[in-house]
Amino acid sequence: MLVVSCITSLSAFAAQPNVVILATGGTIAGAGAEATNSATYQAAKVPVDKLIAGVPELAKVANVRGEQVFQIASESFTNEHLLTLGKRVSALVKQSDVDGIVITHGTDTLEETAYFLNLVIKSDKPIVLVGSMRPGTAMSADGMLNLYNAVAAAAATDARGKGVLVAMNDELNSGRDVSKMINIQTGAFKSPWGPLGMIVEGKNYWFRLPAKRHTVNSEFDIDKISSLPLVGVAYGHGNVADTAYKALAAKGAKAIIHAGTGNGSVAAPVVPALRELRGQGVHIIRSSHVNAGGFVLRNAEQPDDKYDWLVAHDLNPQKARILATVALTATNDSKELQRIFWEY
Ligand SMILES: NC(=O)CC[C@H](N)C(=O)O
Repeated sequence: MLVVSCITSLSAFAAQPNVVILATGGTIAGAGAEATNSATYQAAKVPVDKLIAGVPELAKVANVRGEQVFQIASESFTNEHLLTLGKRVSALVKQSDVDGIVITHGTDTLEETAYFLNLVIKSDKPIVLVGSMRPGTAMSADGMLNLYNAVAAAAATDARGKGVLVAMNDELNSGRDVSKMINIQTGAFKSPWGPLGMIVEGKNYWFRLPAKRHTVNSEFDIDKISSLPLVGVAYGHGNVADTAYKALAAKGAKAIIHAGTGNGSVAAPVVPALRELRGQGVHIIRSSHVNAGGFVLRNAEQPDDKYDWLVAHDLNPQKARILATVALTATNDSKELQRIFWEY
């Protein structure tokens, strides 16, 4: 009887999908002093094996193993971190014994990493990013369920081919669209165009598909990228000066994302400096920092054709930085760059 049940559970183990959890830090690996510390705690403390051991239910949806890629707060992610993580994901998705990838990540720049991977990983296997808004030591910690949902989503064949996903607060959002909208509350991640689906009790429910190019249909490939250029972001506001734009260019920025007011509008005193920088070869990319998601069109507010500037369309400034960084590895031509901003 014992032998039979062992064989049954072994074959059940073998039949399950294989999911690798790449841990990078963040609040999902955070720890605070008291259960009441939902906002005051240290991120990036708990190692991946302990995270996995904390959710025994993961074993019911997948054969899970973990790798500690970094142990950092995500605001400290650099282009080098993106390259290292991207290359590891790319190597893993090529393995026949890997069915899906989960990446645990701090929430501050999770949307940037998700979009980066969405652009450069050539695979239709599910890649799901997950974080939490409260550390595991807090009351009503959200990390356990988020991690369970992320693993279940990554284990499911129906999650294939939908681009890189973000599993937070029972929603499955596109890594392209999703953004952290508030720095407390568990429902912090929203897409301006809505989630792709929901995950409830370990099952995915899909409602829509991404229209923009991603992963297998992307022209970018992490395996062919060895370094990423510097792209900076400068913030538009009342009483603004051109100081930040000039400083970024002086540091060697190949493009500057204008995190503009409204429709990516540019204050009159800043326009001459941006025209001058474009003359020196720096790309000027107008985006919007409006809260619910911008929508910047060419030649609205500013004559982009005349100045040879670009628009980021609906990408927020931090996502525009990611796309510009990746696109500049392939071209420096402004028409090509604008095409890329429409297509991705
Ligand atoms: N909720 C979080 O994950 C934020 C913690 C930290 N600032 C980070 O992004 O890693």
